[in-house]
Amino acid sequence: MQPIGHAPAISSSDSWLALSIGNSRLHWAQFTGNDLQHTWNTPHFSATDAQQCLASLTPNAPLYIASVVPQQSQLWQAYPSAHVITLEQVLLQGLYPTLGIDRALAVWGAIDTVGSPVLLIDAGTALTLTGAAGDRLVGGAILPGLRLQFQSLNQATAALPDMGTANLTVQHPLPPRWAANTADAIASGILYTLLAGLQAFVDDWWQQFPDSPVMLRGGDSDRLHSYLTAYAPALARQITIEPNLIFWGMRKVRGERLKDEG
Ligand SMILES: Nc1ncnc2c1ncn2[C@@H]1O[C@H](COP(=O)(O)OP(=O)(O)OP(=O)(O)O)[C@@H](O)[C@H]1O
Ligand SMILES: CC(C)(CO)[C@@H](O)C(=O)NCCC(=O)O
Ligand SMILES: [K+]
Repeated sequence: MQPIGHAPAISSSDSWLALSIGNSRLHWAQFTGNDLQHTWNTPHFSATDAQQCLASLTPNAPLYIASVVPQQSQLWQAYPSAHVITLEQVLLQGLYPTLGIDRALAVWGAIDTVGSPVLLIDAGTALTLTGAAGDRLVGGAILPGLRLQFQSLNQATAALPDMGTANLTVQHPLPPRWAANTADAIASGILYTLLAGLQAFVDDWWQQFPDSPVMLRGGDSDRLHSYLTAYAPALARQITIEPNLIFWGMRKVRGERLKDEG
């Protein structure tokens, strides 16, 4: 296995790594100062693989970690220059103690990118909505992500097949709503319900914050955006995909930390 994906050798003294630990996989970025050089994903690591990977890093290149998977963060904390980001480092008001650090960082990163108010849709393992206005979290919602919705039907029933999401192609993005076979019926139920729900959330957000930008990130963002384009083209045009929002949030955390250190 590739120890740390394809991370280039850390050379500049201003280089640092960002690691966002999600429920499905690890998301990495290499920065020089404030400039993002390179991003890549890897699977979750075993303790042995993590040790090997850490040994390959330059000892004093900072590694900023944002994790929603406690067991995985423990593995990486062994690195001498690891810095595990906590909610206290996200300078937004109204964060509740169990809020996912990924949501907090991504919405902070979104504010940094397009200003506030902003609504963030994260289409990952879980699908989350997170809204902020001014420097305050407004709130949000959590539901099973796209792949998880298909998987859960398969796992909890005898007759429903594992559809995955791979066979739902971008060319034929939406099944007939009134489906006449099992595969289409599952896809119809999940997709039309999800899309109607997202539309309702965004409409409600716009009632409160007219013209607020809406941003989309996460492993399913391209697929979800293509479904939205077929389902509600005017809405889809208002939504911007930005894969790096968590990294922008981590960059802000680092910036504040350097300021504090003078
Ligand atoms: N190579 C891949 N591995 C896993 N999931 C993938 C991959 N490519 C696309 N996906 C899709 O991405 C979704 C998971 O998103 P993502 O990788 O952002 O999740 P994550 O690692 O749990 O991060 P987050 O914590 O942000 O949800 C799944 O629903 C899946 O359909
Ligand atoms: C919802 C997930 C799993 C999305 O990655 C993560 O943000 C998390 O574990 N959140 C904790 C619960 C909350 O955000 O309210
Ligand atoms: K859990």
